[in-house]
Amino acid sequence: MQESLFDTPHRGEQIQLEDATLLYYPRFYDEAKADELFRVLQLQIPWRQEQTRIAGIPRLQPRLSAGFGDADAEYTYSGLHLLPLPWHPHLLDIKNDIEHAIAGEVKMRGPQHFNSVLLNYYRDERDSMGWHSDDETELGLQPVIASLSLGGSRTFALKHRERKDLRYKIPLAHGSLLIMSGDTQSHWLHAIAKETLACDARINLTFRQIFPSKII
Ligand SMILES: O=C(O)CCC(=O)C(=O)O
Ligand SMILES: [Fe+2]
Repeated sequence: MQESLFDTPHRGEQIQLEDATLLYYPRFYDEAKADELFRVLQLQIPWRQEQTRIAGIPRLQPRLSAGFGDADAEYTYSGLHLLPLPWHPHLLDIKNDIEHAIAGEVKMRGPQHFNSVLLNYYRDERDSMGWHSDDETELGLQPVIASLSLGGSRTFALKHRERKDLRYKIPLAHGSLLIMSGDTQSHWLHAIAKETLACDARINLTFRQIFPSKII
């Protein structure tokens, strides 16, 4: 019998949370593959520390980042307008692996693929990402966001927008994949908090599908 071409260990488990649809693959990539991807991305991505404004005051983001994607997949977040860099071959490989794994498991609107990826590099425990949801209009309603984690484990915190008693934490492991879909973004915020204990560097990739806004 012919073996599947796609034989990496891809099994997702549902995380049961009210008003959210979360699928977690603890070992989307095995350790050797995840190590290799971490090394390549750490060296080859043109990491930048972007500046944003918080209450009008310019501030450097507490992490490094980079955005890649199809030429028309422009993205605005935290007041930054990001022009995507053309796809890096490793990023295309990861994107294909994820699309293949989630086909049939997660319903995407329109074409069943991602056209953009945002990379974040958390250098150590002092780097972080504040509370937000990925609900920009160009992501459409009920966006599917695929988040791959490489390197040191960090805690992904979730809190419900209205129900203050609902909070959840997921330690995102090296090589893991978290898929957020359905109403997750409209009902929940998420964050990566600073840690007090030392943390190894971590790279996170969030694949998204952007619907370019029409220019009139
Ligand atoms: O680093 C993470 O796990 C979260 C990244 C994230 O929330 C984002 O890029 O929007
Ligand atoms: Fe996010």
